[in-house]
Amino acid sequence: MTLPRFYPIFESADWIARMLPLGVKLVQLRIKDRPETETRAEIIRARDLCGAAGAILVVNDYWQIAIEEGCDWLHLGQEDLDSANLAAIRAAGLRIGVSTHDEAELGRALALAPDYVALGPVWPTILKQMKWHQQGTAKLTEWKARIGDIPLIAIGGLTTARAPETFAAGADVVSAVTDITLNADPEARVRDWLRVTG
Ligand SMILES: Cc1ncc(COP(=O)(O)OP(=O)(O)O)c(N)n1
Ligand SMILES: Cc1nc(C(=O)O)sc1CCOP(=O)(O)O
Ligand SMILES: [Mg+2]
Repeated sequence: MTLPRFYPIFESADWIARMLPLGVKLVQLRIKDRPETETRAEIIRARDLCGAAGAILVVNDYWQIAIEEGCDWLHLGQEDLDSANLAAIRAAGLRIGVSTHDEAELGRALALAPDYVALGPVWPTILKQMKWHQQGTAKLTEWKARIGDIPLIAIGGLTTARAPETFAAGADVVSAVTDITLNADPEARVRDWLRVTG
């Protein structure tokens, strides 16, 4: 499967509504620490916005809501996998992307036949505390050799300037959060991303 090469991540449907008109075709809704009713409403709105724009919406974490609301894609981290019902997710026809950070996690992910594999943090990230500081681009090359045709997502500390070397190392898709959301002009930054990944 070929995925769009640019994969921004946002915390609300409002952000997604702002960015879809610019041409974003693959986007993750990553909601943390909000009540379930609000989270569900955000997922429904993001699903409908992406459907109308012909974009892929990836729902982070909330696999039950994603099933119930007829979403198409999920992103699950290793801790999410501990509690997710993979059989129910697959029976609902959802595609899954899985986070990986080391060999053991990659092995666990591959056993699930994921629709993409994410490796991070390629560079240091300020979004969240992680036990991995910086994986480096050589690990992307190693991961790509291991996963073959499965799309490889690079995440963590990505900037537009780092995109070319990230692709050169083997990533199929580049994902970014704060490079966009903390930018003084997020729309201009997304246009830059679409240019460097187009
Ligand atoms: C594309 C992508 N890669 C990695 C993650 C991280 O997932 P996870 O480890 O479950 O952490 P949270 O994002 O849930 O805090 C991701 N969301 N997307
Ligand atoms: C959500 C997330 N997951 C990561 C992983 O390595 O699994 S790194 C990360 C944060 C990415 O944000 P930014 O682009 O601002 O660095
Ligand atoms: Mg998660």
